[in-house]
Amino acid sequence: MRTVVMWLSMLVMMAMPSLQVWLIGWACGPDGLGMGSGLGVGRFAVILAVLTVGAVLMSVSSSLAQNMRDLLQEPLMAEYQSDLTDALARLTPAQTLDDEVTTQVRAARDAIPYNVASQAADATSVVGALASMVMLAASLWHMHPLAALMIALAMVPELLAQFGVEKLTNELWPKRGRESRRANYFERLLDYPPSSTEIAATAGSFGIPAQARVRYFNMAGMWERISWRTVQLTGVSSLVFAVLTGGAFWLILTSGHASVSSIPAALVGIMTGLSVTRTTGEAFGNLMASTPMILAYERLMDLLRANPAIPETTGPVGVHVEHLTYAYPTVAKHDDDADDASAASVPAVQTPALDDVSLDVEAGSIVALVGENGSGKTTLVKLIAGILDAPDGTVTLSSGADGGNGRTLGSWAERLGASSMVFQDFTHIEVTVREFIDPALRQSDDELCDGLRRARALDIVDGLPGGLDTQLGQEWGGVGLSGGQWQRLALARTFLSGKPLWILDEPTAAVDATAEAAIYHDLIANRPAGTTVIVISHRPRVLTGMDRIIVLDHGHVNETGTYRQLVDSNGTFSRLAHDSLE
Ligand SMILES: Nc1ncnc2c1ncn2[C@@H]1O[C@H](COP(=O)(O)OP(=O)(O)OP(=O)(O)O)[C@@H](O)[C@H]1O
Repeated sequence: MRTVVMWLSMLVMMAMPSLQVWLIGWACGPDGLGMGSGLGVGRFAVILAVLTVGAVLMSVSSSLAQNMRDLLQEPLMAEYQSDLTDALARLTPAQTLDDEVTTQVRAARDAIPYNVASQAADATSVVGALASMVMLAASLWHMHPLAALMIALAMVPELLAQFGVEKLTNELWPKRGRESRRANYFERLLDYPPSSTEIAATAGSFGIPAQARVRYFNMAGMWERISWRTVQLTGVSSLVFAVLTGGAFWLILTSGHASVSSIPAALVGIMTGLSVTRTTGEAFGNLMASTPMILAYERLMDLLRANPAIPETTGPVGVHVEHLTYAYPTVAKHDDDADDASAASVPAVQTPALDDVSLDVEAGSIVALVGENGSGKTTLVKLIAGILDAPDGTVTLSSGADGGNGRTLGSWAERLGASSMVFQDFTHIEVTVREFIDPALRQSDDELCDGLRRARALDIVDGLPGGLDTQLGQEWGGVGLSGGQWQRLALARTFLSGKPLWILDEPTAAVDATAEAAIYHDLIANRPAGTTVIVISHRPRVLTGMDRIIVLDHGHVNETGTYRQLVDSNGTFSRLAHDSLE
């Protein structure tokens, strides 16, 4: 229905200029109005009626077309945004860390409201305006073919001008997007707790106002450039437009072929026709300049659709790491960040976070990774879990009913499918408890309670107003949790994952000592049979029951052994254990 109304409105707008030429020409008759006669007054009334009805129809159909366009565009935009969100939920970990993909994702997001969803409506406006001008030119043809041609061409400068403006707008859009995101980041820091509280409680403001000011004025500068370009181009296009239409009038007036009646007809038709086409300049510019963005959107969607499904692995898995070396990629520097001191200070070459690391973790065992800050522990477990991929060296998991000597799982997707990780700086994703601990929503309430009990989080959830269905996070009207309570929920998520390899990066850093001891006791003595656990910890006292401890130092394996062996060897671990007791 909306589409039909839009098309009908467009049709009225499209046909109106030539219709007016014809109707007024007909009403005037071949000899003009002949105002002295009764017939002349009648004709004058018809002309007035044509003009009035024409003006009303034009204004109604133009606003109807715009409204219908909006009504069609909004659901279309919602559809595109939903599709994109759905596709983004399937990003691979590597893609989330890839600067190029991130840029593509942002471009696709920006493209939706401004380009993708309005493409059909813009195309319709442009085709309608072109048809309108062709029909107008046809209706003026018998008066003066060259004049008709000039009228048809009069819209071209306006279209080119708008194309020029949109081209610049689209060039500046990604840069503006970056500035806007940076400004939004600062705004969020100041608008929402806990960052706003932390900033309010700190003596300084972290230089945020000055940084935000730079972003706001950079954005204003970009708009200034666009506005200037608009003024210049529309100035030139208006001049050419005036010359073409003025010339056309002159030709019609002086040709001697036009009858007295056809001159007002031409005048009215031309004015109406040009008011139709002038509004389509923006649509044309948008259409032309948005095409690359739409292609970029489609390319991103194709890329995401081609992502492999993550295979599920059950049964025990062992871990084999051989000669693994890993250096984080250098951060791409954007041209427009040249004034940004932080971007300029990124080193050109990164020192490897891991250097020729080899180790084995037996299926079903529990192993701890220990080492100073920056020694490479998190990098190593991310490589094992398939979150990072290593170009140098190999990381494989071996799975099989015999406890780890069957199938080899070498690809990142296979490793990801076999493991569940508690991140050191996990995100407080503000959804319901159920969604947070069971993202795939596959488990029964009893199973969820079992996982919560293991993570010493059942009491917390029992005390919440809506139990498992309580909304987390005060920003959305939910409950606020302490850091340790959040961490226990994150731990429960891994316990409920059903994966054979649990990777826990400082999983109890915020948990109180009693709950920590209970969690480690459960991990060592009561974890599901065959589950392999790799845990990172800075607290040697919780590691006494580990099957093995691996000590990393500056990206190298420094020591391995049981707690007792390492303490007795008087090496790095012995020193760490000693320092932690003091
Ligand atoms: N995202 C990153 N981009 C670039 N370099 C990184 C990144 N993450 C870590 N690094 C670098 O890699 C090295 C190892 O970091 P990693 O996080 O693996 O150490 P860690 O042993 O887990 O430290 P911590 O005990 O502080 O958690 C560090 O020197 C760090 O600077």
